[in-house]
Amino acid sequence: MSSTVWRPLECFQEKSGMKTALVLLNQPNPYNKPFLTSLWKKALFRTSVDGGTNHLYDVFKDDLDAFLPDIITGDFDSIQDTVKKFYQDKGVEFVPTPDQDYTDFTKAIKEVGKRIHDKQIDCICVYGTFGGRLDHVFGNINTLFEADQFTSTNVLQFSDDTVAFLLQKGEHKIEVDPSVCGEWCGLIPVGGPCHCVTTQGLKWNLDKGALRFGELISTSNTLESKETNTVTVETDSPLLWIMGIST
Ligand SMILES: Cc1ncc(C[n+]2csc(CCOP(=O)(O)OP(=O)(O)O)c2C)c(N)n1
Ligand SMILES: O=c1ccn([C@@H]2O[C@H](COP(=O)(O)O)[C@@H](O)[C@H]2O)c(=O)[nH]1
Repeated sequence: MSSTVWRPLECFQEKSGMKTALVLLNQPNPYNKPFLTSLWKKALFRTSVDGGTNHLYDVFKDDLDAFLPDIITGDFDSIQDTVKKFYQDKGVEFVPTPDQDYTDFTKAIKEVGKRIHDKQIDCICVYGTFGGRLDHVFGNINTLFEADQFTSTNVLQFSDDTVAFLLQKGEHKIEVDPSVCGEWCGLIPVGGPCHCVTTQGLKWNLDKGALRFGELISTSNTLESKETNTVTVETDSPLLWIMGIST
């Protein structure tokens, strides 16, 4: 049985030993500068995706040269001309991903996967919204399902107040800090029913229980106590872990 340890909070903690890559998505709202700065500083490889580049340009407009991505991917229907020209003039590599059967996010993961496999990256952190257009939200979750076709590196998706990642069949240990992630969490069987789920460390645990839409999905759950620092989940099918964070 596969066993995976997740340390989501280390992705933005400067002193942790975690090695990350960063992918920046487009979103309706401006980027949160302090949150993005901590994700950026930790990352060893940085990608901005199409209109995400506009936000990158806007948020760091006072110090653009210090925040140049390694690559910019996308079908380039959202990046503004001035932004495109700025990064082209700086010599940033543009990687066109025109296929209209995959989202720009999925295609970005494919390009990142090709470029990080020799860098011993522990996880790919994605910064982008869970709000805004609902088709984008589902598309972003679908990318978490597609990602293992393109990379063996775990993918964690962050917005300013949420982290989400896909637990594949097997055992998972999720390291948490109740001062940062005590408010809420959930286990969502997005891809189909999970027939046998066992959890520890939650206020509402499951013991070989089933999760499926139309019956039970785990929302408005929370950590068992202020002392909880690990949640364990064993699942027979892919299951989306979602958790509120306050940084
Ligand atoms: C069945 C089906 N539905 C919809 C599409 C259209 N489609 C899927 S992914 C994609 C590209 C989306 O680009 P992206 O930059 O991720 O999103 P945007 O902001 O342009 O909507 C498109 C057009 C398709 N190819 N097949
Ligand atoms: O409102 C949004 C818009 C976009 N996304 C994600 O960003 C990429 C790139 O989007 P572009 O609009 O082409 O710049 C897209 O694939 C989505 O993953 C989003 O989440 N919300």
